[in-house]
Amino acid sequence: MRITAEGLGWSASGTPVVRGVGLDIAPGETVGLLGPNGSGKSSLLRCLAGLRVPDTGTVRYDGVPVRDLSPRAIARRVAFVAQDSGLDTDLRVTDVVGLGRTPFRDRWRGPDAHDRAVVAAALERVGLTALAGRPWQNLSGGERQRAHIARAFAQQPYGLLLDEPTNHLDVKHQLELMELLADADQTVLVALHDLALAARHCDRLLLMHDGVLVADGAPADVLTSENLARIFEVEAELSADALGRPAVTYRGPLRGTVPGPPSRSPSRQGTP
Ligand SMILES: Nc1ncnc2c1ncn2[C@@H]1O[C@H](COP(=O)(O)OP(=O)(O)OP(=O)(O)O)[C@@H](O)[C@H]1O
Repeated sequence: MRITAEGLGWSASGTPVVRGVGLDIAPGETVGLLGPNGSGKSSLLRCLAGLRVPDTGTVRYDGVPVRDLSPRAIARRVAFVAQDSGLDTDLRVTDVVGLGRTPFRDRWRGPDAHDRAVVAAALERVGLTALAGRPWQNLSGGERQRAHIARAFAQQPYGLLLDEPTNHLDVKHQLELMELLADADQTVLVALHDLALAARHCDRLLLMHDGVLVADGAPADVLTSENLARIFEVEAELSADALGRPAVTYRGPLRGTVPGPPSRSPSRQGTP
């Protein structure tokens, strides 16, 4: 499924958070969404997932404006994995993952054999089969994160939008998840703070700063020492790993004034 946006803008309490964003993610592409804290990644993802109504612009799934789709129709196309869902429930893990089947069920019908098979396959994909019967409250942070990802897979979406899904995961599970996303048939947009993971597993990277998309391209074109200085305010050296992907070596935070970002639209007053 192709996910596109043009002229996307969203404000919170009168302050622009997402500003004039245009993007085009091709079917099956795995795209990383990068940017410093507060740059607007989560807000953009929520606009793309139909969870926020943009003030300006249009999001389309395969050319269909999302504003013309019902929540159920959206959920049949796209799954969203939040940064921290804060879910607190008495349900078992398998039931939480089963929530991903909601868009496909009649309100009063319980899960059928097909739903159960889809949920079992989703748990298997994230390596949580052994914990299927455990109470949700007993899970560790990383196990919950993987269960949320299984819930998204159980939704059998055409597009996956994920907000820092590697946050609570140990290194092995970070690598496994990124491999899963890169190999998935779905169109994937994933917000990440780990630039090494992004460089290693994403086909393309989008870089946000102050609500604006300031770079969009191959990892080696987006992860430059200039962008790391201007946008992330760190001193870093870029080299190529054995497979030619960019590898980042941090020297430390930049102190003092750094040049402003290579904005595609006018910067907000007071930005670097
Ligand atoms: N509902 C809201 N009301 C007020 N301000 C908001 C709201 N949602 C987001 N913001 C503000 O918008 C800015 C962007 O937030 P957002 O969560 O989109 O950034 P982010 O890039 O995902 O950040 P992080 O990397 O820290 O998760 C922040 O300054 C945030 O405080």
